[in-house]
Amino acid sequence: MSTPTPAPGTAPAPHRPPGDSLLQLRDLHAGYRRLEILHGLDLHVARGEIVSLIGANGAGKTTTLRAVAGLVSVTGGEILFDGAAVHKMKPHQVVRAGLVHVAQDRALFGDLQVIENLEMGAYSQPRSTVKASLEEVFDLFPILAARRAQKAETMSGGQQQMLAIGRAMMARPTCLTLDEPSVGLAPNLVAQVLEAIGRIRDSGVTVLIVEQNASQALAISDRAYVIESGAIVLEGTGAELADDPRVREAYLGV
Ligand SMILES: Nc1ncnc2c1ncn2[C@@H]1O[C@H](COP(=O)(O)OP(=O)(O)OP(=O)(O)O)[C@@H](O)[C@H]1O
Repeated sequence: MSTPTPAPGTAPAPHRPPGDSLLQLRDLHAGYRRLEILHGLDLHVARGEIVSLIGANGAGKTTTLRAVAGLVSVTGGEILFDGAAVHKMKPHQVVRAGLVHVAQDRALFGDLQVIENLEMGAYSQPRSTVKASLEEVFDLFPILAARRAQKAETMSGGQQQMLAIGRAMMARPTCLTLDEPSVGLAPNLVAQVLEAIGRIRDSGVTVLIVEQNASQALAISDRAYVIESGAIVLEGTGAELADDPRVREAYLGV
């Protein structure tokens, strides 16, 4: 792996030491049955950071997030979350540990109302927290309050993405992982969703995000990684990677 050299005259933003890490993937090997997709992947996310993972189609971004969520079998290495061995947990145990995943397909209950979808997100939480969590989610996405009685399947793509993120927030995560939250959204909605992710981080939730929209993801990220063929090949701050010629050519279309 290499780290980009800062442009002359610019001081690199300080990298946080791995000791600060909330989430650590160490020498991770994972995949589907006998097909290994991740070949010794290393990354870490410090408490309070937004970290992006960018890479070409098929590089292993979704597989990485699915491994963190306990949805893909890990055949080597480890995933540590706040010191706990996530790679040994079942998906519901990962959620209870505070690590909540928003899948690319959003996996909403289409024929249930917005409010019912949100309440289902709180299944791991005591009833007493639900009202306060709902208020926080409605504060983050006011449209969900206005549409609370609407069926999820009748919402626009952007509203459904907000609902998927809102439902994940109902589980009161310490760390949120998001798989391509901007996919299929109009540019103004992409900006709204990414801005909300910034506010989620500001509220104290750590974020690991996979994004096809690399330039906007890098703009809100504290740090980022580039994945190629199941391994990390580049890391840096969001600004460093946005300036790196290899990233600009391969992922930013510059
Ligand atoms: N359920 C599965 N069974 C077998 N192979 C899979 C499965 N899901 C993904 N793969 C393969 O794993 C590799 C990595 O896929 P992954 O979805 O992690 O990539 P990605 O970087 O997220 O790409 P994309 O942006 O296209 O989703 C690809 O070669 C893909 O075909």
